[in-house]
Amino acid sequence: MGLFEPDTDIFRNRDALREDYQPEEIVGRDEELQQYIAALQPVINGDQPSNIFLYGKAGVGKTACTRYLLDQLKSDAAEYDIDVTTIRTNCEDLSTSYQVAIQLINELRAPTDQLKPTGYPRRQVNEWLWEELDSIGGTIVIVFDEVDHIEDDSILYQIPRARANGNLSECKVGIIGISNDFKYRERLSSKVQSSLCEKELQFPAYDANELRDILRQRAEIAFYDGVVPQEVIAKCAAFGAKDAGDARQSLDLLMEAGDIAVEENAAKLTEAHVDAARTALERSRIADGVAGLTQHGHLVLYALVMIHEEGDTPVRARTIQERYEVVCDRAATDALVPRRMRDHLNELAMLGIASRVERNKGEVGGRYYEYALDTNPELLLEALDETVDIVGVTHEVQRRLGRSH
Ligand SMILES: Nc1ncnc2c1ncn2[C@@H]1O[C@H](COP(=O)(O)OP(=O)(O)OP(=O)(O)O)[C@@H](O)[C@H]1O
Repeated sequence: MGLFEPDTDIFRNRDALREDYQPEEIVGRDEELQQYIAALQPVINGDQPSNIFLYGKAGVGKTACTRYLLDQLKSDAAEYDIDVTTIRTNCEDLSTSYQVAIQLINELRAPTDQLKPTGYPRRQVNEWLWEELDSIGGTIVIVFDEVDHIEDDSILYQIPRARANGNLSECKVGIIGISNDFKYRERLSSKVQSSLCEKELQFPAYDANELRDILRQRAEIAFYDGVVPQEVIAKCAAFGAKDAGDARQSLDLLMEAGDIAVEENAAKLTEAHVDAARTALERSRIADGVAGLTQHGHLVLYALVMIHEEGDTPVRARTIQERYEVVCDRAATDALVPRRMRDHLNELAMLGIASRVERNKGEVGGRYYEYALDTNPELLLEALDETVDIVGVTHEVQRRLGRSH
């Protein structure tokens, strides 16, 4: 027997749980899909597409619904002899309109005719973009995923207005901007706001029922019949709804639970597998988060963990600063000034390791923030083990470490 052999009693098609899998049917988004279809309606009427701004938190189906609807739109349009082309661009690595234009041109051009990332006059790049779009003709829908990464956003009004300005004659272009940054809309210049946000769609977080439908649908493809009991689906959905209403997280949890069942040679998934999967995913999320912090990030976090173990959170930044200075002393390093220390606290809050709550000190007292841990302290101490070794432990931390061994 070889070293590797298939062990497929659990998974029929594990890839169906992966991020890049496009479901054939979208479940639990009926209302949002109706609004989206209405916003795309001009295309099928042969008119200039509306520009659409779609926002919602991570994993709420923005990309999946967009791909699904644009595929449907293309096949339905073909029946009415309407020529629709869709272009999808992820703006994660693009911060200027210039870079966006170059990327679009390169997506439309042959591999042998690509532009370099820099070195052309801006006007020329725009000219080339109009030429490429006109040479496609018909109706073109351009999707800008993670559109909030574009800082100089002039392209977001130049494209929608290109036809009116006489730059395009052979095609009608509409854009769809997708973002999970709720504040992005407010940052847009009024020019961009009025063109990009012609139609606005908001996707809310999924509740447990919707996640259950999504997971059930995907489990039928990913697992063999009878391998995933209802209570396992319900548990993954309940965790997902409690965390962030993020379908991706729930699908990851189900996949990890399946992997654990495979490792254990189990005949089917159990709720215990889901619990173990949750801990494993949280452990790796925390390890990744902590590994990405600087030394001072570790020291600030350790100070907060200590205060948490003493039962004194939520806590103000100035109290954390005092503890952090002690911790720095033990680590033989100079403490940062309070303002810099607070940057680290805010980073922890952004990563979801800590939470930050705004408080009001009466009518005249002004506002301040309180911080608390938002993550399993045992897993944090595990990820911080080097810092713990250098700084040493308090009674309370010792008690926690004793309990986890
Ligand atoms: N309503 C749904 N029906 C079926 N699968 C879904 C649905 N919503 C999300 N999914 C699945 O969940 C995962 C995450 O969804 P998607 O990538 O669309 O989220 P998103 O809102 O675009 O997130 P991000 O902002 O992080 O890109 C994908 O695997 C997707 O197929």
